[in-house]
Amino acid sequence: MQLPETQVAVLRAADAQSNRDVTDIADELDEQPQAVARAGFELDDRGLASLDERGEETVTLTEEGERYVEEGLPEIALYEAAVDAGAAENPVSLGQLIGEAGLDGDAVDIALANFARKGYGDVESGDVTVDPGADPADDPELRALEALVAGEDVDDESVLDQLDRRGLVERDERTVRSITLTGDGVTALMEGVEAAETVDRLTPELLTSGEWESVEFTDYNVEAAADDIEPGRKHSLREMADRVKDVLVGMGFQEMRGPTVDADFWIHDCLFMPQDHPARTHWDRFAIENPAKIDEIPEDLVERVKAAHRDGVGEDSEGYHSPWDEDFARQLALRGHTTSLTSRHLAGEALGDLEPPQRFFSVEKAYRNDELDATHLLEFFQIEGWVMAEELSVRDLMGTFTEFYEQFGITDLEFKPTYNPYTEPSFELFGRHPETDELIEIGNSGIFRPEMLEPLEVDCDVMAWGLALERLMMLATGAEDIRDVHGTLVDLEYLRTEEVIY
Ligand SMILES: N[C@@H](Cc1ccccc1)C(=O)O
Repeated sequence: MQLPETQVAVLRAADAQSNRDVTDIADELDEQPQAVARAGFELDDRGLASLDERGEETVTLTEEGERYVEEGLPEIALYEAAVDAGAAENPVSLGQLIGEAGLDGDAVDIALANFARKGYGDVESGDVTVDPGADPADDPELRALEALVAGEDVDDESVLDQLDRRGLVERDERTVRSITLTGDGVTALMEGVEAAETVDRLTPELLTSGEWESVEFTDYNVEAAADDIEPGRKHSLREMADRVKDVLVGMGFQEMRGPTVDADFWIHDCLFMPQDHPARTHWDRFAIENPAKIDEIPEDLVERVKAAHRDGVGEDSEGYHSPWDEDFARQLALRGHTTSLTSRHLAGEALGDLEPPQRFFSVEKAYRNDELDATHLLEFFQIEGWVMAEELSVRDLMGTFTEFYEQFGITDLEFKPTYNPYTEPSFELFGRHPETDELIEIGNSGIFRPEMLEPLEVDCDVMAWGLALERLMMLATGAEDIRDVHGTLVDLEYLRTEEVIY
């Protein structure tokens, strides 16, 4: 009889008298367990072997479980401290025992809950009495933990359940497959089996040579168990960024590029942000030490920006009337917003002078020394954008946002007037979170002031915005904590399975 090579090897390795685990056979043959299992299924189909599957439970200790094996269970520490303090005769104050038992933080609650559950004694209005008949030395939970560490089995289901509930063990089901030779298999081996040349995949070579017509293909078993494969994929946030770019390109925008580390001049001064603005202190920005300063900034632009900061522009405008320091403007930092790209483009520094109409965007990272919470990280993706035209109004701004957010199914935007040194009027943008129903801030926007545009020599209207990609993602997907999506606490399962919905 001719069989594919792996099946022959598995048939020879299998035994008629006893079940052999697939993993043992795989070790012996130096094969992948999946390949042996597949051969086993095929031999089973041919009636030459039988493949059996059984569920097997594995129990492993969690970190907390391991710690208790070393340090003892908190409730036993409490019991022992109580016995030492004479709580078998008279109640002893809980406060005193907690110190003596060396318990703190969560361990106190854990000790109390389990002390009471196990009947080690009573806790009433802050006083502890112990049951002298209790026997913590023989605690079944501790003994089970110790047995597991020693690699022994624990059969007591109720103890395992309890340990599981306490989060001290983790229980996993896995499928164990084993193979036994059948009578037909033994006969086949006695009559002789040899390896047939079979082909398990169609290759370009087989096709071009025409050999595919004569070779024998292995059967493909779609039911055979195989390992889960988790191929690399784009981060969900990156996918969202791509989607935003597509939408903006569809709306007629071009993409801006520019430096992540930039001079304060481009990040702040060109935006008519006073040099003593809070965002410019070391509390808020990530300064660069080496190099600490930018070399090149256009001197004539510096002069115009400086004049605007000091005295304003035109008749109705006031400057800050405070000193303006070029050295301060030259300092480098991680950009706190991507509006630095906008100022570089409007100034003609990026692409030369631009004539209206123009539409530009970027979806790039910005960095702020914020406090970390559900909606803030130290870095985030900003969806920067601006439109240059002869005449623009707030309606144009609102209409653009309505059109943009509609593409993500977000239709209930709210606008709130706000203040930016570089825009007037200015609006914060809010959207409603689909899960929590809370209004969350999703962006900031406005129409650039003459104090910003004149020094950059732009003499038409420009409306602009900075929107947070992460917030858009939260609204579009219902994610409630940005840290589940991005950063060191990220939920890998979410990233592996999250679908980006177009
Ligand atoms: N730079 C602003 C966003 C913005 C850009 C352009 C105009 C108005 C606002 C921010 O980071 O919040």
